[in-house]
Amino acid sequence: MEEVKRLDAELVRRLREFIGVTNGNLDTCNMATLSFLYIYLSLFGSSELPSLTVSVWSELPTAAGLGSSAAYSVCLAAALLCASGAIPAPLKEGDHTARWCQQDLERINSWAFQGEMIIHGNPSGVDNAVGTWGGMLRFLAGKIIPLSRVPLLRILLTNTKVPRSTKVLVARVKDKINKFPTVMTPVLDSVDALSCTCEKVLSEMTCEPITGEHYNILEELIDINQHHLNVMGVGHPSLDTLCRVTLAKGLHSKLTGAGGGGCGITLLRPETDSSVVQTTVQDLKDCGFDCWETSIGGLGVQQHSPLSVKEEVLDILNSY
Ligand SMILES: Nc1ncnc2c1ncn2[C@@H]1O[C@H](COP(=O)(O)OP(=O)(O)O)[C@@H](O)[C@H]1O
Ligand SMILES: C[C@@](O)(CCOP(=O)(O)O)CC(=O)O
Repeated sequence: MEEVKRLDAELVRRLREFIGVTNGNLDTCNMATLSFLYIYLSLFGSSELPSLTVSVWSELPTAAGLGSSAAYSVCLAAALLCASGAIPAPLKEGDHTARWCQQDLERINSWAFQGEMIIHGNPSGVDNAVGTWGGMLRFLAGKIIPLSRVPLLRILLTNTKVPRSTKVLVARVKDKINKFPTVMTPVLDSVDALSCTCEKVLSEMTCEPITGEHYNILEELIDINQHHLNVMGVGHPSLDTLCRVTLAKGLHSKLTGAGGGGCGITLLRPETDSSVVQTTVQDLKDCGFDCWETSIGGLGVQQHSPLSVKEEVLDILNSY
């Protein structure tokens, strides 16, 4: 099957008409339906269309910078590619979970990118790549290289609950680059240099004993990057509050996703005492934010047997 990079504009136009999208591209709920129909018709359209029940349920808050649209698109692409027979179902009898081979993951990623294009407008493809492969990735101009070994990084994940639109924020950054190319290009170059430095530190942390200095560097890079993002116009007072409240406890934070509100992450050091974590979480909750302790670098898309899915989730999925 040909790997697709562009949307079929005519199919999108006809599907928009079919589901009655009237308010442009910003109706992201309808965009999820549109992206389902687009992938379904593209994969099954050449033969008789099968009747399918697709139930979607997610723990991720939507439109908060956690890539919920990519998670949705990746799962949709994997499920529909499997149902169409384009890729095999990897789960063997007795397995609880199973992953696809590299070639199948590339196909899943490519179709998920189509879904992302419908929901986001002009995505880079980084979110769907992370959703497909998991872990940590080097992503440069669409070229994806998963990092082979990565340290476990504990973080606080904070949702400021300030709503924002990825599509609008990405367009705003593009406008700024077009308006001030000589001002913004060095900022983007600096972000690139920062990413390379970060990758080097992460790799050192896997092949030599982790020291406080590794964490000091990561914290400095987090602060620099948060300033870059403010310069690009995707900051928000709620994110400034997050940075200030955590810095008062000696912890460093930056926004995640498209910014403009939504979520931010705070790096926890191995020696960060649990009492400090608890009081920081409480301070952030007192600001009206949601806050969880988690780690970076989960697995990518998997096929699950019903036995590996929590009962309450199965009940929800079976209730549709
Ligand atoms: N569980 C889900 N079911 C249906 N659509 C979803 C689901 N999760 C995400 N989406 C789609 O993704 C959109 C949110 O994407 P976006 O605004 O880019 O935010 P983010 O990707 O940062 O969470 C939703 O409006 C919807 O179109
Ligand atoms: C900001 C960006 O990197 C990801 C957006 O992620 P989210 O939808 O805010 O989770 C945009 C992109 O890569 O296309």
